[in-house]
Amino acid sequence: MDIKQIIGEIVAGKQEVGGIKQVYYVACGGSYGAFYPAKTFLEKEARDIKVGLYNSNEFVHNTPKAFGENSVLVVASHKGNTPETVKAAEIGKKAGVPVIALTWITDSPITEHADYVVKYTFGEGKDIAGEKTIKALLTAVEALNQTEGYEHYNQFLDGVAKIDHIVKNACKHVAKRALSFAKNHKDDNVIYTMASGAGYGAAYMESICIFMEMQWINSSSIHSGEFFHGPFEITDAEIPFVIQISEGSTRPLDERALKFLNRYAKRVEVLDAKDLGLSTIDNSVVDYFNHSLFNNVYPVYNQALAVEREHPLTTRRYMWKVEY
Ligand SMILES: N[C@@H]1[C@@H](O)[C@H](O)[C@@H](COP(=O)(O)O)O[C@@H]1O
Repeated sequence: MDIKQIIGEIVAGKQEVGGIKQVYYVACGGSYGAFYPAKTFLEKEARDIKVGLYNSNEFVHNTPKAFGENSVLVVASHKGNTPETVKAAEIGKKAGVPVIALTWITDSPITEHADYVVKYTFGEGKDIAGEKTIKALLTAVEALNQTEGYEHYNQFLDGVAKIDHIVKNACKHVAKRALSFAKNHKDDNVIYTMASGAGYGAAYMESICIFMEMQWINSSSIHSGEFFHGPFEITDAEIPFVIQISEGSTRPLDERALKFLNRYAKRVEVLDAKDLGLSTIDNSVVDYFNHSLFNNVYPVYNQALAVEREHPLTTRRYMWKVEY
């Protein structure tokens, strides 16, 4: 069953109780970040459907009161065995809420508590349009289109058709820059990321999953709008930033932050969605594709950084090794 059909079945099943009123996205780490575009999509485009994005353990211990007969739960776990995400799915299943599980391993523990299991593309040469982020976005787009209606549905599907080509070109485009970034940052013990809008999740993932988890470099993902309300005080010629300049409605926030950095900082890596070719996607939907672009351009940098630092991206000291 594809996502359109899954949502169709859920919508039909809820007809007598008043339809879908809330969609909850629940996951951890990289899987949590991948839900960011779906969350921002429903927040902005839906009039009646409410959306929640939760870390799994927060959802388990702080389950929203509205979670019930009008809800849909979408969980994601790459390996399908993160205990708190499995628990969240179990809570959904027990409550009779339809559970959609996005996972790479389709016979993993999480699938025992899922009504629908969706596999996504992953790894070298993957189709970007089939990734977890786009699958999650499609659950949001279909939920909206099949209830309230979504006027830019066709433009959105056109964006999905274009994203793979855009991302693959962008990765080639940054290859050289990524090598010099790696050389210039190999001894840094802090690198900040900055972003806004639907693409913010990519900056969050780069900070927590790559710089902190996989490279043991201090980091924080700063929201471009929040930059001026605290974080900008740490700006100087030495502190490195990677800033995403998004395409779409929150671009002015990123440009404002970049203008400041250009004046007071010296070590700024600019990833501009316009330069990277995202503008061929229609303006009405382009916001929601920033994440797929940035999140897939970062790995070019990450591979180069790992080589230069002689710190493989697979190295961990605690994750999956000790009890936590
Ligand atoms: N960096 C990893 C992520 O890549 C992973 O997504 C997450 C949860 O794992 P899973 O998606 O398997 O539940 O753990 C860490 O944060």
